[in-house]
Amino acid sequence: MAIEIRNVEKTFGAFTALGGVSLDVRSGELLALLGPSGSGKTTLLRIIAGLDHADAGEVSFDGQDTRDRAARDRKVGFVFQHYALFRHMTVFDNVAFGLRVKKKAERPAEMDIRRRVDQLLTMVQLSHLATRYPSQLSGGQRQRVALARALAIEPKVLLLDEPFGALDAKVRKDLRKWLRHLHDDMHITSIFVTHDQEEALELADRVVVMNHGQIIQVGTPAEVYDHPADSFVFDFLGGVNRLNGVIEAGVARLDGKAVRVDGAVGADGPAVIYVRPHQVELGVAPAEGVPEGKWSARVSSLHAAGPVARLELDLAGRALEAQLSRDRLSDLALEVGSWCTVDFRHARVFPAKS
Ligand SMILES: Nc1ncnc2c1ncn2[C@@H]1O[C@H](COP(=O)(O)OP(=O)(O)OP(=O)(O)O)[C@@H](O)[C@H]1O
Repeated sequence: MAIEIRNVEKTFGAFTALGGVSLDVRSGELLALLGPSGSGKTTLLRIIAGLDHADAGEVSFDGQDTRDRAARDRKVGFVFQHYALFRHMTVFDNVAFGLRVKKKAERPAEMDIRRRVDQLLTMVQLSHLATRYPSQLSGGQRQRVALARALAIEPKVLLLDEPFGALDAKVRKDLRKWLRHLHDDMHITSIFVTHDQEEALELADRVVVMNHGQIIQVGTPAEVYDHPADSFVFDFLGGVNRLNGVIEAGVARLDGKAVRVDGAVGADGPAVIYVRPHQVELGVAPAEGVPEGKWSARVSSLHAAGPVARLELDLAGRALEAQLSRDRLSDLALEVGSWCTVDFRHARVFPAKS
């Protein structure tokens, strides 16, 4: 099921929660709505679900306007962070619920319901817990039950609002991988809301970055990470150094030296140079001076657990984070207090905010 969202607006009193949002969700894709708290992600999801109405604009499913279709007729499955399971029902009965409450004409026979629930519980790897109650499950298991329950009605669209928000980091990571596999098997058009950039980048086919009720950028994880549309997206996707520099005669400069930047440089004046830590290139400091076109920095801290080493450097009084492989670190023989040269493989520049 493809979803077309056209100029959707929503206000709450004087507050604009969505200011004219348009988006095409492709059939079978796993899409992340990513943005800070209050950016309008949940509001958009609720409008797609039919739980809320837009003040203006349209949402169509496969070209058909949904305005007159109630939530229950949209073939949408939901999983919400706080969408509690029915406490008095077993895991099995929770999953069966959506099928048992169907209108009589559409309701499958009890035997078919049982078969379907068994299949779903196998899929979410919870068959052995079918007779337990929600209070006897871990948080991760509960979310898997919630997902099985959402899938029971064979939705055409699956909507997930911070589905793993309340879980600890390890369980979150496991469930993420698991959801990705599940989606690859089932190919249900799925939209999930998150404010966790790592979750969006790792899990989604495409990421929609939102801020202040607007869509700022839509792209694959690599596109939004490597080519952020603006400084907000660059910042929000995390792991960025912001270095105060200047643009002079169309050239970005840091401490007087020219910085090669991707994309437009912009007008002359104060500017912020954005560099991801893995785009910082370190070199061995020469015995004297600093090589042409490079900067000099001193290692202030070093974390080298795992395959990647993270360094914090002091670049003329500014903190600069760098990331490099452990192998490269040992080639450079850097330690806390060492001097090194610094260059930037990729940098972007945006005007300094006044
Ligand atoms: N029913 C409502 N009445 C008034 N204001 C609302 C209502 N629902 C949402 N808002 C406001 O609209 C804005 C967008 O809310 P929304 O829940 O869509 O944000 P979000 O991006 O999902 O944030 P979060 O990550 O915190 O859930 C917020 O400022 C919120 O306070």
